[in-house]
Amino acid sequence: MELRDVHVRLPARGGPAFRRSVVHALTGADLAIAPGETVGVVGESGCGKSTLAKVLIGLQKPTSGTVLFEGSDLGSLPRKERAARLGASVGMVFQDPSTALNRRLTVHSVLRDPLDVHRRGTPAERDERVRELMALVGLPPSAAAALPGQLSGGQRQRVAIARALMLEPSLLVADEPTSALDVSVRAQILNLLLDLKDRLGLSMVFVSHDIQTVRRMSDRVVTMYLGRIVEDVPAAALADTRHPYTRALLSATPSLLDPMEPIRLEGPVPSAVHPPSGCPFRTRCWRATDACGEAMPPFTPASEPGHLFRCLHPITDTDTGAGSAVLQEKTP
Ligand SMILES: Nc1ncnc2c1ncn2[C@@H]1O[C@H](COP(=O)(O)OP(=O)(O)OP(=O)(O)O)[C@@H](O)[C@H]1O
Repeated sequence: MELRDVHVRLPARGGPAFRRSVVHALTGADLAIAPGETVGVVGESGCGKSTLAKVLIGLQKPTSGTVLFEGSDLGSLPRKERAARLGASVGMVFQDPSTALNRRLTVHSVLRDPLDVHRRGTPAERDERVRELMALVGLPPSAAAALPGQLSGGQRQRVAIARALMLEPSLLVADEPTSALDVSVRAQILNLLLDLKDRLGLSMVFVSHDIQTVRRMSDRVVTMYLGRIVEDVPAAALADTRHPYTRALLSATPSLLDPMEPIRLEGPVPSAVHPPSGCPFRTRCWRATDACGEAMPPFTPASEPGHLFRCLHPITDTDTGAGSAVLQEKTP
């Protein structure tokens, strides 16, 4: 899957003051997901993570830009064909399994539904596939007759994952798949996703606001800020982030891998209706200069292969060990 310069602009929600205003939900997104790769997407609430996920599964049509999937330009396909193509090849796991699953259908019916809709196999083969997928995600056969409301949150998310895999997709998009779950079952669901990805050779896009979870789950981490991708870094090189925003996110959830002083970002996230000129992060960035307001910097390669960032004043090697050095540079 590849996005090239994808923009999504939506009519703003809100009172009369927002009439005819436009939200810049996604601005110039460039992203390629290779077969078998997991790309993690991280950023604060409202930065466009879900919009990006919806573009990937075809739920959100880009305002402009190109979406390529397995070599074809999806924009050039008629709507029905596009939906059929993505519906079978891209699976989606949503944040809250309680609302994502039809409460009136048994687990067996929920799981068989995609096979019925896409007319896959004979009725007996469909039932067999349901049993197979339930076993794969660790659900007991007895759960087949249950309604989603009779299951625990973790079991419901297992059902949602099984449903997303029913049509053997090559790409799984998981949007905050554990944030509605109890802390005790989060690790089980994350481990299940990692296991399934390996066993089935899936590509995965894993969306979360928690950078440490994203780091654990992903081969690459993409940081978003106010509708823009600002950094794309191999997970193993995350400690060497060059973008101040990724650095601030990392410092907010310290880990033993890279202990650092917390960086407190000042001021609110600007409105996506009126994003700042140039780099959108400049209004909260302690390294920003007037030049940052002129234009969004292009992607710049860092020393690690595959590491790209968009910043005029990137974190340098001498900054990376100590967050306090970064803080001391803060200017009003
Ligand atoms: N249907 C919509 N109509 C208008 N604006 C929208 C709509 N959906 C999202 N937005 C706006 O688009 C921007 C990006 O939203 P999006 O949901 O993609 O962000 P997010 O990073 O996934 O946030 P969260 O983590 O809170 O879900 C936000 O400013 C949001 O308010």
